[in-house]
Amino acid sequence: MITISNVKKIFKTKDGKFTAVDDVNLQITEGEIFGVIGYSGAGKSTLIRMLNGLESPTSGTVDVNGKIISNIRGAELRKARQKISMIFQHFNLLWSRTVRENISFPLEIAGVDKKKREKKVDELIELVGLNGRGGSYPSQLSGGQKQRVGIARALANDPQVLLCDEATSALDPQTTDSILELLVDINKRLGLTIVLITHEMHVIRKICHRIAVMEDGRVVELGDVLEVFKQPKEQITKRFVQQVTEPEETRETIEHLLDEYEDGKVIKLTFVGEATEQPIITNLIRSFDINVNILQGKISQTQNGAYGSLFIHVHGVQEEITKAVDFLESAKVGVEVITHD
Ligand SMILES: Nc1ncnc2c1ncn2[C@@H]1O[C@H](COP(=O)(O)OP(=O)(O)OP(=O)(O)O)[C@@H](O)[C@H]1O
Repeated sequence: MITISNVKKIFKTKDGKFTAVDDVNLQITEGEIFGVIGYSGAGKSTLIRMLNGLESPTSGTVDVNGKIISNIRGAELRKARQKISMIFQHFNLLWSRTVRENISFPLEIAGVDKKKREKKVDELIELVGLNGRGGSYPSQLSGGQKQRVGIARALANDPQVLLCDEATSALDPQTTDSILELLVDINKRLGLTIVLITHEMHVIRKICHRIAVMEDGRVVELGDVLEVFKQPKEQITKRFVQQVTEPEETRETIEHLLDEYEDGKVIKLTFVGEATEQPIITNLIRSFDINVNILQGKISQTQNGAYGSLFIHVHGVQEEITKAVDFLESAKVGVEVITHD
């Protein structure tokens, strides 16, 4: 569906040349929700803008559905863009137009006649859950509703690809979740391929099937979301995964416990798929002469299945603790003995 091959983007600045995207290769499959995560300046926006020709690569090619976007210009590019639409962090709505008129705008540009436009706008308003708000102006809507208008407008010309540029970053957590659920719904109902960029792992966990991690213009890690949660390889990926699995207060609790109990061990267990349903802690307590304190536990759902993490503190005689750790390692769970940072 989308093939990015050896893509580089070098900007000329006053201080010389700056490589924003550095030799990126990616393949995104039809119907997939693909997330690109990275900190500010990693090159995410530049990369996603090359997918619809808002930027062109300095070298390499971007192929979307058989069209080399990086080679086409003018009317041909405008036509291709109708099938590769985009939503934005700050919505980019037309403030002097109503909801209906905003959604209708791309249809007017595409030369669709009035009757068909009206019908399509009705369908889109229904699809994004804005019934009764068609006559409102953007200034009369909440952030979540504005993004729903952005999504409806982006879907007007029946695109094959939807690009999301930090589409939920300006929204509160609850509204973020409702917009993410809408994107999953659209992906399933319309079979739309979605490429999103974000700096929040929560967004990736909630809706993406696969993820690429970007750092300094390069893709440093790539994989299925669940696999990346289970076994992040790069340091930067581990930090992103911790955003979801180890909130700040957990770290503080653990540091406190490491100080408090010099004997025993603090262990982080990670569970994926069927392991989330096993009574591992019961078996652990029954099989070994140890005490177990549960510090924090969480199960998170991803699009590919469940992922759980559990922090425990075990204490008892050293020999029993060693046997207990061996037992955990032989079960289908990830085991990490935590030490001071
Ligand atoms: N037109 C431009 N001219 C010069 N440098 C640019 C230009 N556009 C982007 N850059 C630089 O390229 C780097 C990558 O920018 P980009 O916006 O792609 O990163 P990002 O990961 O999307 O970060 P953010 O979330 O902050 O936008 C940054 O250092 C930025 O300053």
